[in-house]
Amino acid sequence: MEKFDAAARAAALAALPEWKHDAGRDAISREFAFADFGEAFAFMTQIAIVAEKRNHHPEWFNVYNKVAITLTTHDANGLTQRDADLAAYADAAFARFAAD
Ligand SMILES: C[C@H](O)[C@H](O)[C@H]1CNC2=NC(N)=NC(=O)C2=N1
Repeated sequence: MEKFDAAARAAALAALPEWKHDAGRDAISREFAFADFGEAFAFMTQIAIVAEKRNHHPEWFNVYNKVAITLTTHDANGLTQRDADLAAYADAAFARFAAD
């Protein structure tokens, strides 16, 4: 999979306003906060299942109710559609917790 060119990256980032772009790594990151550890871990479980299914895995950190996710495509050395898709999935999963 090829990494985004500048135009494709700009379009992808525009659709992911909550995510910060690290130009150095060509990666995107977002922090999520939940009601408690149980919800944070449930969220991570949902992401883990999809990540394994898609063979595209996050770099993440969790402490108590916080989850920090960084996405980039190691094989492409930068951002690809896989990262944008997994970020969108994470945003939708997070929104389901907030709706509860
Ligand atoms: C061997 C395995 O298919 C590859 O290492 C996959 C696994 N998960 C991955 N995850 C991410 N984020 N980037 C990759 O390039 C990648 N490659």
